[in-house]
Amino acid sequence: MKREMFPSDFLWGVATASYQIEGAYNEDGKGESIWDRFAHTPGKIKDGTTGDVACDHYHRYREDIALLKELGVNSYRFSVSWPRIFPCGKGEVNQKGLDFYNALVDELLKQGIKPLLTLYHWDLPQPLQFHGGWTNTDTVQAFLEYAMLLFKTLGDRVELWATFNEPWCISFLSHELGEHAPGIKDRRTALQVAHNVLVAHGKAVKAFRGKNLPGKIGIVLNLYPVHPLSESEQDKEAATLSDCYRNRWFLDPVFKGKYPEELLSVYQKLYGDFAKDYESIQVASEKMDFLGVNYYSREVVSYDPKSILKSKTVKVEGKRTDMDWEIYPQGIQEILVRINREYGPIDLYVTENGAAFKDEMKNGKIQDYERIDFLKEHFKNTYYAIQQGVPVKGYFVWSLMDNFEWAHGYSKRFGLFYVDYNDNLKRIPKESARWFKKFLNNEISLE
Ligand SMILES: N#[N+]C[C@@H]1[C@@H](O)[C@H](O)[C@@H](O)[C@@H]2O[C@H]12
Repeated sequence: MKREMFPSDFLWGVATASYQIEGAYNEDGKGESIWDRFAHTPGKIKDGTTGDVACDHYHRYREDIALLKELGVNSYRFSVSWPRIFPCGKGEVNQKGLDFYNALVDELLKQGIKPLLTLYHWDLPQPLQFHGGWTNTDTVQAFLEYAMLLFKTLGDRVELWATFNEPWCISFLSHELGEHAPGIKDRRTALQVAHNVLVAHGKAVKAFRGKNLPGKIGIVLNLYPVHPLSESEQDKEAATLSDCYRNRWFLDPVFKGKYPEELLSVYQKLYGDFAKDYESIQVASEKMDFLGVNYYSREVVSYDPKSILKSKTVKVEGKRTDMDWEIYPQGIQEILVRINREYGPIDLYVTENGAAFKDEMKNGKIQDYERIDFLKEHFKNTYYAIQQGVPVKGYFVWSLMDNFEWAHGYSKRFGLFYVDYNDNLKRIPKESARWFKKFLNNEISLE
Protein backbone atom coordinates (compact mmCIF):
# COMPACT_ATOMS: atom_id res chain seq x y z
CA MET A 1 0.00 0.00 0.00
CA LYS A 2 1.74 3.12 -1.28
CA ARG A 3 0.81 6.81 -1.28
CA GLU A 4 -0.37 6.49 -4.86
CA MET A 5 -3.20 4.21 -3.68
CA PHE A 6 -4.75 7.18 -1.84
CA PRO A 7 -6.86 9.63 -3.90
CA SER A 8 -4.65 11.75 -6.18
CA ASP A 9 -5.93 15.00 -4.57
CA PHE A 10 -5.46 13.69 -1.00
CA LEU A 11 -3.78 16.24 1.28
CA TRP A 12 -0.76 14.97 3.20
CA GLY A 13 0.37 17.41 5.83
CA VAL A 14 1.59 18.11 9.31
CA ALA A 15 -0.06 20.20 12.02
CA THR A 16 1.07 22.72 14.63
CA ALA A 17 -0.49 25.42 16.82
CA SER A 18 0.54 29.01 17.51
CA TYR A 19 1.19 28.90 21.26
CA GLN A 20 3.04 25.59 20.97
CA ILE A 21 5.65 26.68 18.42
CA GLU A 22 5.75 30.46 17.81
CA GLY A 23 7.34 31.93 20.93
CA ALA A 24 7.80 35.73 20.66
CA TYR A 25 5.12 35.78 23.36
CA ASN A 26 5.41 39.52 23.96
CA GLU A 27 7.04 40.70 20.74
CA ASP A 28 5.92 42.97 17.90
CA GLY A 29 2.78 44.11 19.68
CA LYS A 30 1.37 40.70 20.62
CA GLY A 31 -0.93 40.81 23.66
CA GLU A 32 -1.01 38.35 26.55
CA SER A 33 -2.96 35.12 26.08
CA ILE A 34 -4.53 32.93 28.76
CA TRP A 35 -1.79 30.40 28.04
CA ASP A 36 0.92 33.01 28.67
CA ARG A 37 -0.65 33.66 32.04
CA PHE A 38 -1.37 29.99 32.83
CA ALA A 39 2.18 28.89 31.92
CA HIS A 40 3.64 31.67 34.07
CA THR A 41 1.57 30.50 37.03
CA PRO A 42 3.73 28.27 39.25
CA GLY A 43 2.65 24.64 39.38
CA LYS A 44 0.53 24.62 36.22
CA ILE A 45 3.13 23.19 33.82
CA LYS A 46 4.76 19.91 34.80
CA ASP A 47 8.32 20.91 33.89
CA GLY A 48 7.89 24.54 34.89
CA THR A 49 8.38 25.83 31.34
CA THR A 50 6.42 28.31 29.21
CA GLY A 51 5.75 29.04 25.56
CA ASP A 52 7.63 32.35 25.79
CA VAL A 53 10.17 31.12 23.20
CA ALA A 54 8.82 27.64 22.32
CA CYS A 55 10.35 26.67 18.94
CA ASP A 56 10.91 30.32 17.98
CA HIS A 57 8.81 29.70 14.90
CA TYR A 58 7.83 33.38 14.80
CA HIS A 59 11.42 34.16 13.72
CA ARG A 60 12.19 30.84 11.95
CA TYR A 61 9.03 30.28 9.91
CA ARG A 62 10.90 30.31 6.59
CA GLU A 63 13.28 27.60 7.91
CA ASP A 64 10.30 25.57 9.08
CA ILE A 65 8.51 25.90 5.75
CA ALA A 66 11.73 24.63 4.16
CA LEU A 67 11.36 21.54 6.38
CA LEU A 68 7.81 21.08 5.05
CA LYS A 69 9.15 21.30 1.51
CA GLU A 70 11.93 18.83 2.32
CA LEU A 71 9.37 16.40 3.74
CA GLY A 72 7.29 16.63 0.57
CA VAL A 73 3.94 17.50 2.20
CA ASN A 74 1.37 19.36 0.09
CA SER A 75 -0.48 20.95 3.02
CA TYR A 76 0.20 22.48 6.44
CA ARG A 77 -2.21 23.05 9.32
CA PHE A 78 -1.40 25.92 11.66
CA SER A 79 -3.30 28.25 13.97
CA VAL A 80 -3.38 32.00 14.30
CA SER A 81 -2.61 33.63 17.64
CA TRP A 82 -5.66 35.83 18.32
CA PRO A 83 -3.72 38.15 20.71
CA ARG A 84 -1.10 38.67 17.98
CA ILE A 85 -3.89 40.17 15.86
CA PHE A 86 -5.99 41.85 18.57
CA PRO A 87 -3.72 42.40 21.62
CA CYS A 88 -6.77 43.30 23.73
CA GLY A 89 -8.98 40.70 22.08
CA LYS A 90 -10.92 43.31 20.09
CA GLY A 91 -10.65 46.89 18.91
CA GLU A 92 -7.14 47.94 17.92
CA VAL A 93 -5.45 45.70 15.33
CA ASN A 94 -1.74 44.83 15.56
CA GLN A 95 -0.53 45.23 11.96
CA LYS A 96 2.72 43.32 12.67
CA GLY A 97 0.59 40.33 13.63
CA LEU A 98 -1.27 40.44 10.33
CA ASP A 99 2.06 40.93 8.53
CA PHE A 100 3.41 37.70 10.07
CA TYR A 101 0.51 35.55 8.93
CA ASN A 102 0.41 37.17 5.51
CA ALA A 103 4.10 36.31 5.08
CA LEU A 104 3.57 32.78 6.41
CA VAL A 105 0.71 32.09 3.98
CA ASP A 106 2.57 33.66 1.04
CA GLU A 107 5.66 31.51 1.70
CA LEU A 108 3.55 28.36 2.01
CA LEU A 109 1.83 29.07 -1.31
CA LYS A 110 5.17 29.92 -2.94
CA GLN A 111 6.39 26.45 -1.89
CA GLY A 112 3.23 24.77 -3.24
CA ILE A 113 1.87 23.98 0.23
CA LYS A 114 -1.87 24.44 0.90
CA PRO A 115 -2.63 26.14 4.24
CA LEU A 116 -5.33 24.84 6.61
CA LEU A 117 -5.85 27.69 9.07
CA THR A 118 -7.29 27.16 12.54
CA LEU A 119 -8.75 30.37 13.95
CA TYR A 120 -8.69 29.28 17.60
CA HIS A 121 -6.29 26.76 19.11
CA TRP A 122 -6.75 27.79 22.75
CA ASP A 123 -4.76 31.04 23.10
CA LEU A 124 -7.55 33.43 24.10
CA PRO A 125 -6.47 37.07 24.65
CA GLN A 126 -6.16 37.49 28.42
CA PRO A 127 -8.10 40.81 28.51
CA LEU A 128 -11.20 38.86 27.40
CA GLN A 129 -10.63 36.37 30.21
CA PHE A 130 -10.70 39.22 32.71
CA HIS A 131 -14.34 39.65 31.64
CA GLY A 132 -15.25 35.98 31.89
CA GLY A 133 -13.66 34.64 28.74
CA TRP A 134 -15.88 32.10 26.95
CA THR A 135 -18.52 32.31 29.69
CA ASN A 136 -19.28 35.81 28.39
CA THR A 137 -21.21 36.19 25.13
CA ASP A 138 -19.14 39.35 24.49
CA THR A 139 -16.30 36.93 23.70
CA VAL A 140 -18.47 35.35 21.00
CA GLN A 141 -18.84 38.79 19.41
CA ALA A 142 -15.10 39.47 19.74
CA PHE A 143 -14.36 36.12 18.07
CA LEU A 144 -16.58 37.06 15.14
CA GLU A 145 -14.73 40.38 14.76
CA TYR A 146 -11.42 38.46 14.80
CA ALA A 147 -12.65 35.85 12.31
CA MET A 148 -14.05 38.48 9.93
CA LEU A 149 -10.72 40.34 9.89
CA LEU A 150 -8.86 37.13 9.01
CA PHE A 151 -11.41 36.20 6.36
CA LYS A 152 -10.87 39.64 4.84
CA THR A 153 -7.06 39.53 5.13
CA LEU A 154 -6.34 35.92 4.13
CA GLY A 155 -9.56 34.69 2.51
CA ASP A 156 -8.20 35.20 -1.01
CA ARG A 157 -5.34 32.73 -0.37
CA VAL A 158 -6.43 30.35 2.41
CA GLU A 159 -8.81 27.69 1.11
CA LEU A 160 -9.34 25.62 4.28
CA TRP A 161 -10.55 27.21 7.52
CA ALA A 162 -11.26 25.60 10.89
CA THR A 163 -13.11 27.70 13.45
CA PHE A 164 -12.08 25.90 16.67
CA ASN A 165 -9.65 23.19 17.66
CA GLU A 166 -11.11 20.63 20.08
CA PRO A 167 -14.00 22.45 21.83
CA TRP A 168 -14.03 19.55 24.31
CA CYS A 169 -10.63 20.72 25.56
CA ILE A 170 -11.63 24.41 25.44
CA SER A 171 -14.62 23.66 27.68
CA PHE A 172 -14.30 20.49 29.78
CA LEU A 173 -10.50 20.04 30.03
CA SER A 174 -10.03 23.76 30.76
CA HIS A 175 -13.14 24.67 32.77
CA GLU A 176 -14.33 21.41 34.40
CA LEU A 177 -11.09 19.50 34.97
CA GLY A 178 -8.95 22.64 35.16
CA GLU A 179 -5.89 21.04 33.55
CA HIS A 180 -5.59 23.66 30.80
CA ALA A 181 -5.91 27.45 30.76
CA PRO A 182 -7.67 29.24 32.40
CA GLY A 183 -7.65 26.35 34.93
CA ILE A 184 -11.24 26.59 36.20
CA LYS A 185 -12.85 23.56 37.87
CA ASP A 186 -16.60 24.01 37.58
CA ARG A 187 -18.86 21.84 35.40
CA ARG A 188 -21.64 24.43 35.01
CA THR A 189 -19.04 26.95 33.80
CA ALA A 190 -17.68 24.34 31.37
CA LEU A 191 -21.18 23.80 29.94
CA GLN A 192 -21.60 27.52 29.41
CA VAL A 193 -18.21 27.69 27.69
CA ALA A 194 -19.06 24.75 25.42
CA HIS A 195 -22.34 26.41 24.53
CA ASN A 196 -20.81 29.79 23.68
CA VAL A 197 -17.97 28.22 21.67
CA LEU A 198 -20.46 26.17 19.64
CA VAL A 199 -22.59 29.27 19.06
CA ALA A 200 -19.47 31.22 18.01
CA HIS A 201 -18.63 28.41 15.57
CA GLY A 202 -22.05 28.56 13.93
CA LYS A 203 -21.98 32.35 13.69
CA ALA A 204 -18.48 32.29 12.17
CA VAL A 205 -19.58 29.75 9.54
CA LYS A 206 -22.54 32.00 8.68
CA ALA A 207 -20.25 35.05 8.48
CA PHE A 208 -17.85 33.10 6.24
CA ARG A 209 -20.72 32.27 3.89
CA GLY A 210 -21.67 35.91 3.76
CA LYS A 211 -18.22 36.85 2.46
CA ASN A 212 -18.63 34.57 -0.58
CA LEU A 213 -15.06 33.37 -0.17
CA PRO A 214 -13.64 30.62 -2.43
CA GLY A 215 -12.58 28.45 0.51
CA LYS A 216 -14.18 25.84 2.78
CA ILE A 217 -14.88 25.95 6.51
CA GLY A 218 -15.35 23.42 9.27
CA ILE A 219 -14.46 22.63 12.88
CA VAL A 220 -11.88 20.28 14.42
CA LEU A 221 -13.14 17.80 17.03
CA ASN A 222 -11.13 15.35 19.13
CA LEU A 223 -13.06 12.12 18.83
CA TYR A 224 -12.68 8.77 20.53
CA PRO A 225 -14.32 5.37 20.01
CA VAL A 226 -15.83 4.59 23.43
CA HIS A 227 -16.01 0.85 24.22
CA PRO A 228 -17.73 -0.83 27.20
CA LEU A 229 -15.41 -3.11 29.17
CA SER A 230 -18.07 -5.82 28.99
CA GLU A 231 -21.38 -6.41 27.25
CA SER A 232 -23.25 -5.86 30.52
CA GLU A 233 -26.14 -3.40 30.34
CA GLN A 234 -24.44 -1.24 32.96
CA ASP A 235 -21.14 -1.03 31.05
CA LYS A 236 -23.04 -0.29 27.86
CA GLU A 237 -24.93 2.52 29.64
CA ALA A 238 -21.57 3.85 30.83
CA ALA A 239 -20.26 3.82 27.26
CA THR A 240 -23.34 5.64 25.96
CA LEU A 241 -23.00 8.49 28.46
CA SER A 242 -19.23 8.72 28.02
CA ASP A 243 -19.71 8.85 24.25
CA CYS A 244 -22.16 11.73 24.75
CA TYR A 245 -19.64 13.55 26.93
CA ARG A 246 -16.62 12.97 24.73
CA ASN A 247 -18.07 13.06 21.24
CA ARG A 248 -21.74 13.78 20.80
CA TRP A 249 -21.86 16.93 23.00
CA PHE A 250 -20.15 18.60 20.03
CA LEU A 251 -21.06 16.39 17.06
CA ASP A 252 -24.82 16.64 17.64
CA PRO A 253 -24.95 20.47 17.90
CA VAL A 254 -22.81 21.11 14.79
CA PHE A 255 -24.62 18.50 12.68
CA LYS A 256 -28.10 18.29 14.24
CA GLY A 257 -28.51 21.61 16.09
CA LYS A 258 -29.25 19.96 19.43
CA TYR A 259 -27.50 18.41 22.41
CA PRO A 260 -27.64 14.62 22.94
CA GLU A 261 -30.77 14.03 25.02
CA GLU A 262 -29.23 11.22 27.10
CA LEU A 263 -26.70 13.59 28.67
CA LEU A 264 -28.72 16.82 28.42
CA SER A 265 -31.31 15.35 30.78
CA VAL A 266 -28.53 14.53 33.29
CA TYR A 267 -27.22 18.10 33.19
CA GLN A 268 -30.69 19.64 33.36
CA LYS A 269 -31.42 17.73 36.58
CA LEU A 270 -28.20 19.18 38.01
CA TYR A 271 -28.47 22.65 36.49
CA GLY A 272 -32.07 23.56 35.83
CA ASP A 273 -31.01 27.03 34.69
CA PHE A 274 -29.01 25.43 31.87
CA ALA A 275 -32.30 24.79 30.10
CA LYS A 276 -32.86 28.50 29.60
CA ASP A 277 -30.33 28.77 26.78
CA TYR A 278 -29.66 25.23 25.56
CA GLU A 279 -32.26 25.54 22.78
CA SER A 280 -30.25 28.35 21.17
CA ILE A 281 -27.65 25.75 20.28
CA GLN A 282 -29.46 25.34 16.97
CA VAL A 283 -27.24 28.23 15.77
CA ALA A 284 -24.23 25.87 15.88
CA SER A 285 -25.52 23.75 13.00
CA GLU A 286 -24.71 26.13 10.15
CA LYS A 287 -23.78 23.74 7.34
CA MET A 288 -20.05 23.05 7.21
CA ASP A 289 -17.91 22.01 4.24
CA PHE A 290 -15.79 19.54 6.21
CA LEU A 291 -15.15 18.07 9.64
CA GLY A 292 -11.62 17.89 11.05
CA VAL A 293 -11.04 14.78 13.16
CA ASN A 294 -8.24 14.66 15.73
CA TYR A 295 -7.69 11.01 16.62
CA TYR A 296 -5.24 9.70 19.23
CA SER A 297 -6.78 6.73 20.98
CA ARG A 298 -9.95 5.06 22.19
CA GLU A 299 -11.61 5.03 25.60
CA VAL A 300 -12.69 1.86 27.41
CA VAL A 301 -15.18 2.41 30.24
CA SER A 302 -16.97 0.43 32.91
CA TYR A 303 -19.98 1.24 35.09
CA ASP A 304 -19.40 3.56 38.04
CA PRO A 305 -22.49 4.56 40.05
CA LYS A 306 -20.57 7.40 41.72
CA SER A 307 -20.00 9.22 38.43
CA ILE A 308 -22.70 11.42 36.89
CA LEU A 309 -21.70 9.77 33.62
CA LYS A 310 -22.11 6.38 35.36
CA SER A 311 -18.69 5.55 33.94
CA LYS A 312 -15.02 5.37 34.70
CA THR A 313 -12.13 4.93 32.30
CA VAL A 314 -10.47 1.52 32.38
CA LYS A 315 -6.82 0.96 31.44
CA VAL A 316 -6.57 -2.10 29.21
CA GLU A 317 -3.54 -4.18 28.29
CA GLY A 318 -1.61 -3.19 25.18
CA LYS A 319 1.03 -0.89 23.74
CA ARG A 320 0.89 2.69 25.00
CA THR A 321 2.49 6.00 24.04
CA ASP A 322 4.52 8.29 26.29
CA MET A 323 1.23 10.05 27.09
CA ASP A 324 0.07 6.69 28.46
CA TRP A 325 -2.56 6.49 25.71
CA GLU A 326 -3.43 3.08 24.29
CA ILE A 327 -2.17 2.57 20.72
CA TYR A 328 -5.37 1.58 18.88
CA PRO A 329 -5.00 2.18 15.14
CA GLN A 330 -8.34 0.59 14.20
CA GLY A 331 -9.98 3.40 16.17
CA ILE A 332 -9.27 5.92 13.43
CA GLN A 333 -11.09 3.72 10.93
CA GLU A 334 -13.94 3.21 13.39
CA ILE A 335 -14.37 6.93 14.00
CA LEU A 336 -14.21 7.91 10.31
CA VAL A 337 -16.73 5.21 9.33
CA ARG A 338 -19.06 6.18 12.20
CA ILE A 339 -19.02 9.90 11.39
CA ASN A 340 -19.81 9.15 7.76
CA ARG A 341 -22.63 6.77 8.75
CA GLU A 342 -24.23 8.87 11.50
CA TYR A 343 -23.50 12.46 10.48
CA GLY A 344 -22.42 12.36 6.84
CA PRO A 345 -21.93 12.65 4.04
CA ILE A 346 -19.31 15.33 4.62
CA ASP A 347 -15.66 15.66 3.67
CA LEU A 348 -13.40 14.54 6.51
CA TYR A 349 -9.80 15.46 7.27
CA VAL A 350 -7.68 13.71 9.85
CA THR A 351 -6.47 17.03 11.20
CA GLU A 352 -4.27 15.45 13.88
CA ASN A 353 -2.89 11.97 14.48
CA GLY A 354 0.45 11.17 16.06
CA ALA A 355 2.13 10.03 19.24
CA ALA A 356 4.65 10.96 21.88
CA PHE A 357 7.46 8.52 22.53
CA LYS A 358 10.61 8.80 24.62
CA ASP A 359 12.70 10.07 21.72
CA GLU A 360 16.41 10.22 22.50
CA MET A 361 19.28 11.45 20.34
CA LYS A 362 22.02 8.84 20.05
CA ASN A 363 25.03 9.53 17.84
CA GLY A 364 23.11 12.37 16.21
CA LYS A 365 20.13 10.13 15.30
CA ILE A 366 16.65 9.69 16.73
CA GLN A 367 15.56 6.18 15.88
CA ASP A 368 11.85 6.53 16.61
CA TYR A 369 10.71 3.26 15.04
CA GLU A 370 7.68 3.12 17.38
CA ARG A 371 6.41 6.32 15.74
CA ILE A 372 6.93 4.85 12.26
CA ASP A 373 4.89 1.78 13.25
CA PHE A 374 2.23 4.04 14.81
CA LEU A 375 1.88 6.18 11.69
CA LYS A 376 2.02 3.20 9.33
CA GLU A 377 -0.91 1.48 11.09
CA HIS A 378 -2.97 4.68 11.28
CA PHE A 379 -2.34 5.47 7.60
CA LYS A 380 -3.52 1.93 6.73
CA ASN A 381 -6.68 2.26 8.82
CA THR A 382 -7.40 5.62 7.24
CA TYR A 383 -7.10 3.95 3.85
CA TYR A 384 -9.48 1.16 4.95
CA ALA A 385 -12.06 3.84 5.76
CA ILE A 386 -11.60 5.36 2.30
CA GLN A 387 -12.07 1.89 0.79
CA GLN A 388 -15.46 1.78 2.59
CA GLY A 389 -16.51 4.95 0.78
CA VAL A 390 -15.72 7.44 3.51
CA PRO A 391 -14.75 10.80 1.89
CA VAL A 392 -11.48 11.30 3.76
CA LYS A 393 -9.70 14.15 1.98
CA GLY A 394 -6.49 14.52 3.95
CA TYR A 395 -4.31 13.52 6.87
CA PHE A 396 -2.10 15.74 9.06
CA VAL A 397 0.57 14.26 11.33
CA TRP A 398 0.79 15.79 14.78
CA SER A 399 3.32 17.29 14.75
CA LEU A 400 5.93 18.83 12.43
CA MET A 401 8.35 19.24 15.34
CA ASP A 402 8.55 18.70 19.07
CA ASN A 403 6.88 21.62 20.81
CA PHE A 404 5.25 22.96 23.97
CA GLU A 405 2.89 20.15 24.95
CA TRP A 406 0.56 22.28 27.11
CA ALA A 407 0.55 21.16 30.77
CA HIS A 408 3.39 18.73 29.99
CA GLY A 409 5.68 21.53 28.81
CA TYR A 410 8.55 20.19 26.67
CA SER A 411 8.60 16.79 28.36
CA LYS A 412 6.55 15.09 25.64
CA ARG A 413 7.87 14.86 22.10
CA PHE A 414 5.31 14.44 19.26
CA GLY A 415 7.39 15.78 16.38
CA LEU A 416 8.69 14.30 13.17
CA PHE A 417 11.60 16.67 13.78
CA TYR A 418 13.44 16.58 17.11
CA VAL A 419 13.95 20.02 18.63
CA ASP A 420 17.18 20.28 20.60
CA TYR A 421 16.22 22.66 23.40
CA ASN A 422 19.86 22.64 24.53
CA ASP A 423 21.30 23.58 21.16
CA ASN A 424 19.56 26.69 19.86
CA LEU A 425 16.29 24.86 19.12
CA LYS A 426 17.98 22.97 16.28
CA ARG A 427 15.53 20.91 14.20
CA ILE A 428 16.84 17.35 13.58
CA PRO A 429 14.86 14.90 11.39
CA LYS A 430 13.87 11.75 13.28
CA GLU A 431 13.81 8.43 11.42
CA SER A 432 10.04 8.95 11.16
CA ALA A 433 10.60 12.14 9.14
CA ARG A 434 12.87 10.24 6.76
CA TRP A 435 10.28 7.44 6.53
CA PHE A 436 7.39 9.90 5.92
CA LYS A 437 9.39 11.62 3.16
CA LYS A 438 9.99 8.27 1.43
CA PHE A 439 6.31 7.35 1.78
CA LEU A 440 5.27 10.70 0.28
CA ASN A 441 7.68 10.11 -2.56
CA ASN A 442 6.16 6.66 -3.25
CA GLU A 443 9.45 5.00 -2.40
CA ILE A 444 8.03 2.72 0.30
CA SER A 445 4.89 0.77 1.00
CA LEU A 446 2.92 0.58 4.25
CA GLU A 447 3.19 -3.20 4.41
N1 LIG B 1 -1.84 15.86 23.85
N2 LIG B 1 -1.55 16.03 22.84
C1 LIG B 1 -1.14 16.22 21.52
C2 LIG B 1 -2.06 17.21 20.76
C3 LIG B 1 -1.89 18.65 21.27
O1 LIG B 1 -0.52 19.02 21.25
C4 LIG B 1 -2.70 19.52 20.31
O2 LIG B 1 -2.49 20.90 20.57
C5 LIG B 1 -4.20 19.24 20.50
O3 LIG B 1 -4.90 19.79 19.39
C6 LIG B 1 -4.51 17.74 20.65
O4 LIG B 1 -4.23 17.18 21.87
C7 LIG B 1 -3.51 16.78 20.86
